[in-house]
Amino acid sequence: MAMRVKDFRISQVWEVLRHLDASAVGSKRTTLKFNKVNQNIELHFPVSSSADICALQKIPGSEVCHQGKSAKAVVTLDKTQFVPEVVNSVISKPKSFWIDSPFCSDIKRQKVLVEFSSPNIAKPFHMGHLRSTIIGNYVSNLMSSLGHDVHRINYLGDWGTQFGLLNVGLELGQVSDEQIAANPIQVLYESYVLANREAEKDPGILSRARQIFKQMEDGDFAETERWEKFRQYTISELKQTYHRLGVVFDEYQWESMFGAKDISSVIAELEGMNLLNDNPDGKRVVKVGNRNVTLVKSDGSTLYLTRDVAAAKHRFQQHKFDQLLYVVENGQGDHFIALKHILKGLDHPWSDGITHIKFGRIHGMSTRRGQAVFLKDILDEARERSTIRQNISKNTRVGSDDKSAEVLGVSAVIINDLKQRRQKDYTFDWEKALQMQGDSGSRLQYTHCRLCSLRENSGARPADECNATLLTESQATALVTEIARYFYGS
Ligand SMILES: NC(=[NH2+])NCCC[C@H](N)C(=O)O
Repeated sequence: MAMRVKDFRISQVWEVLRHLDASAVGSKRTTLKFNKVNQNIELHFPVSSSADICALQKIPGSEVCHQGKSAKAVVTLDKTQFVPEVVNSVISKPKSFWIDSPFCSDIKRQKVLVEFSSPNIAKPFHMGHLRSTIIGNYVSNLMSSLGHDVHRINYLGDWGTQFGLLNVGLELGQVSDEQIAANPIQVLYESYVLANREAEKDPGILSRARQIFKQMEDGDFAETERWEKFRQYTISELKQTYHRLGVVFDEYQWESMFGAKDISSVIAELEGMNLLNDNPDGKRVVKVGNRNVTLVKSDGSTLYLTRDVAAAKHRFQQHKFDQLLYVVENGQGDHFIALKHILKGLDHPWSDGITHIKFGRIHGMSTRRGQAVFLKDILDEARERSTIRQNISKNTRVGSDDKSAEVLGVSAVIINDLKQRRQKDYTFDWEKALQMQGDSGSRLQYTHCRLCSLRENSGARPADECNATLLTESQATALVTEIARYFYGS
């Protein structure tokens, strides 16, 4: 029967553990358990050397069981010390608290760049961007609660012939700057659609678009300043919508930021490493496995991938990141394989820190405004449907200005996505997303409200200090142990 650790703070236990053989701590086999039979809190871990066993003798309440060649230690923690220490730590410490526990001694605090959302300004914000936004935000939150230094980037697409087309569309529609300022995402999109429609009738439009794009690439595009304004309007509008989702970016980058100078230095680097091959058709390609991947087109203009190489280099120069995570749909798998391969070929060891966090497609999402959806429309529709639903239910009556419909709608959209298998495609269904039963956002909010109202109606006030002797129910100790497991990562 193990003794209890009397007058021994859990942090002191960590301190002793910190000096044990590294294999014992930070190992997945180390666990914190609530022993239902004797109601004790126990720390279990393997010990692998006689030095460890000696060190453990310093901890009162520790016991070593030998099982053949291996040995296992059990340290029984005193409840009256353990409970307040966990409760106080969890309340007062910053989010990165558990990275300081010895269980995480092998985890180094890293600089992590997470690039997510990344819509294109000419095209609608499609469901892939919505998934990227939800998953990317989740991954960023997770990384920062692990104690990492997280930097969130939104890499907006504003490059390629499509932007030449968008410019032609603005000319054709004689769109004024005021119209764009009032409704940037919608108006830019409509101009792009207009140009595409006209291009079907008149091939001259496409060559005009190519010409404009070439000017953009060569740095002699006449309307650079005007475009700068459009970008700012777009960001302001996007920010309002991200705000509804609780998403904030540290940085907005545009594909166009990686200009001629960055691109030519990438090309020179590739040439220097003999990685660039000239195809008979004038394209310049790099071998990735058995594929030839184009980096420079025959007219000398560059591609999405070329910009990504320049952007990754720029990000490393700026942030010296340990990890760079790209949260982008499965369909771009080959693109990121090529990106990593090229950076590795260019002898950048930091490319090992690049990961493509992929996810499956969403099918069947449409709103009352049609298939070509903007993020704003999705959230508006979720809010509208939540309002209707709430008004149908017996107890509640919600007006369109009520915040709860907004919160319910947003929760439904987020939870509906997070509960899917990440890499699988799924079909979006408004009914399922908004349902009250099962693991839905509405259910989550409902449960939270129930708990809040139970607390309010109980008339009890939270105590200023945690007094563990009052927690006589075993469920309470089990819950605190569970919280500690989360925070100490065991
Ligand atoms: N660094 C990147 N390539 N990120 C992904 C960008 C996604 C791109 N804007 C698209 O909508 O397809």
